[in-house]
Amino acid sequence: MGILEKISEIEKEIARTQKNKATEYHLGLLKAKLAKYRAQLLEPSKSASSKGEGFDVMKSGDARVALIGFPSVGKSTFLSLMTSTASEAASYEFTTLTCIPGVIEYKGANIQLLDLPGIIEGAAQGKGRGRQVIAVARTADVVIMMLDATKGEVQRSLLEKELESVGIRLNKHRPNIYFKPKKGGGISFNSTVTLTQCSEKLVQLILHEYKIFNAEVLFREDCSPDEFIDVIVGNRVYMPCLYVYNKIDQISMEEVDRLARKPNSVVISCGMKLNLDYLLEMLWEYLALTCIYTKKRGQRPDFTDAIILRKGASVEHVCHRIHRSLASQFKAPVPSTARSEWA
Ligand SMILES: Nc1nc2c(ncn2[C@@H]2O[C@H](COP(=O)(O)OP(=O)(O)OP(=O)(O)O)[C@@H](O)[C@H]2O)c(=O)[nH]1
Ligand SMILES: [K+]
Ligand SMILES: [Mg+2]
Repeated sequence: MGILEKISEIEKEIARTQKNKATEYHLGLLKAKLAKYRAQLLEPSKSASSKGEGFDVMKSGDARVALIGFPSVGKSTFLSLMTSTASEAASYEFTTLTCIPGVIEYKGANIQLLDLPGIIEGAAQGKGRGRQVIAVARTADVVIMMLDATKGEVQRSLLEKELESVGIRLNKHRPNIYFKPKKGGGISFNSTVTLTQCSEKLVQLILHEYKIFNAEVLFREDCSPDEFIDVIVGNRVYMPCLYVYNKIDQISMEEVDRLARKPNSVVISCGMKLNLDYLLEMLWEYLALTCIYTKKRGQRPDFTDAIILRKGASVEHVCHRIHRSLASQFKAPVPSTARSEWA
């Protein structure tokens, strides 16, 4: 049996297994197996065919935003509207075949916006240019999932599944679980909160599936088996995602209202230039950039020219942005780890 078949077998079994107390170990184990096969599926192709021409765009500016969506939802139209770069837009699918970068200038920051080919179901397994597109998405600070407002929900759940299957976690934080493999001593399991989804036995079963027999595990949060598996597997990316419903000129006011109220969602029309300012405001919030204004002694700060820092930046980062040798000239060492307020 190939890996794809194994994956589909397990998915089917998970789907037909009722979720209850009696099946929780069985389900936990199935999920661990599934995560393992998916990881295998992604490994070999990394070196082989994942690099398409035009996909290795240099990171530039203060942050990177990737446009992910089905074909013809309006990604290229959006890039051409928001940046000075023109990306061909047309009514036929797969107009865009490579990664096209543009720059949004907003509040003194340069935000790199990447237009990408449309992706479809099966993208993670290499359909179309799905793999390359997803590889680029992993490098972004924020993903804009662009959806056609007339067919939004189906597209949204399919794409979420694709991204989920390659370890991208949207609008979720890293599970608060301390996990450390050891050389010996068996598995030590503890939790600081009441656990309703995982137990010591289930954690052990999952760890054994990964051939881990010695480790320290501390749950600081009531996590699910899936979240625990994410921690063991380790290479997950946790990313803010804005769901952008485009083409609202095609749907009723009631429908616009319903979509606009969904969490992490913005409704727009590129065609009629509706709500684009609000989208930018939301994007800025999701990027969570910090602006620092500097001033010369005795003068007013220059509010037109900020030092833009990303989440997790330290005082050392600020010094480097002012001058490369500044940090080394301080008498006391400059903190190189982030202050908690920024992290
Ligand atoms: N009615 C309407 N049409 C739009 C809107 N935005 C884009 N379109 C149209 O949708 C079609 C597809 O737009 P593109 O920008 O090429 O879409 P894309 O997502 O880049 O498509 P691919 O590159 O093929 O994946 C074009 O005919 C656009 O004119 C909108 O807000 N309303
Ligand atoms: K198109
Ligand atoms: Mg396009």
